[in-house]
Amino acid sequence: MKNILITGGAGYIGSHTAVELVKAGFEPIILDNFSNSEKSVLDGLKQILGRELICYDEDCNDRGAVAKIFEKHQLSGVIHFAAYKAVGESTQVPLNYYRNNVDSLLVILDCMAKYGVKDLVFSSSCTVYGQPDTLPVTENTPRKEAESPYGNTKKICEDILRDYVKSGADTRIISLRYFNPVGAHPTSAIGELPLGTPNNLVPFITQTAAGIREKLTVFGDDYDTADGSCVRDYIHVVDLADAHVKSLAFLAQKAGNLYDIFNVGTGKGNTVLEVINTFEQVAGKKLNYTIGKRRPGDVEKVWADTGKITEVLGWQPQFTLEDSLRDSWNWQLKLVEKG
Ligand SMILES: O=c1ccn([C@@H]2O[C@H](COP(=O)(O)OP(=O)(O)O[C@H]3O[C@H](CO)[C@H](O)[C@H](O)[C@H]3O)[C@@H](O)[C@H]2O)c(=O)[nH]1
Repeated sequence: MKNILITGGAGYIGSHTAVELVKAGFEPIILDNFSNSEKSVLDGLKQILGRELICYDEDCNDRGAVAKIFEKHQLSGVIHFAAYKAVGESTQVPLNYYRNNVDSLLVILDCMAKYGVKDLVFSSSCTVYGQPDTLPVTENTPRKEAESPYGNTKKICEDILRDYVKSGADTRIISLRYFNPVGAHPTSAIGELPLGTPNNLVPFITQTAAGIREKLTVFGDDYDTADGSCVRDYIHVVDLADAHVKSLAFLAQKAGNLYDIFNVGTGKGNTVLEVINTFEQVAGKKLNYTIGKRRPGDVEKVWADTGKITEVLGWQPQFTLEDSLRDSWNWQLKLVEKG
């Protein structure tokens, strides 16, 4: 059994990836400090998998604790999700973001070198593209100056990985640039658990439809897009999880040293109003929303060119926007039911 350490494995994308890893014959070992995730996620995983996974309640910045896990388990790879991710908060407490997101990567790289673990998949983001000059964005589209400290940590971590591999380090690394992750596990046993008021569109939509929020504000309808609202590429979290499994499988067949980058999106852009309309159809109810002002820092439109990941990793999305919104809605209903 190939043991894979998943830092942030109790989080939204991490927990879905744990499931897909087991399905593909890997053994995930979760490391999470539960600063932005809940222990109940482990029950959801048990419900889907029919057994418990090994989980360490530790901080990824705690070198000693991380080293002990590497010492105890023979790992064949690492997926490093653990990071702070709130764009707005990162502008208030930038040092927390730099310390947490950058230091934890260095801890992981040092432990990998010390214990001879060679394969790493790193969570990057389409935020590194900012507002691209041409669409769709390929992996060669130039990165822009980061709009936030959060975005800058992703750029810096990508640079660290590139420079480390360039130095000749005996490691193989893939950065996955996620577009907008949405949806939940089709069983509704795991899904997104936003802390407080959600910043992201889909949890805000489902909480509004469930009566937890009074109404959704669409941030701007005067952009240069089909209906004036912003365009994003919304990718189902299970498809995104599968991209990590395919990345690890790819790295496992390679020898020597390697660094590569892949976009993970559907290749299709949808406006905010299209997402709302699709949600209304799948949920069979009207959503209370108004049009408001633009949100500072928002890019107008971005979607992925997915040619490279399809060609090299053989990955393709299996879920539609309807599937994503249906799964997000079912998950929200389950949360309401549980209270
Ligand atoms: O209440 C809301 C929330 C969002 N939106 C709109 O919905 C779209 C998607 O917004 P999200 O906040 O869900 O996602 P973003 O594309 O802004 O954020 C993504 O990109 C960010 C960087 O720009 C970070 O990487 C972040 O983690 C990632 O989810 C945007 O056009 C936004 O303006 C609304 O209209 N109303």
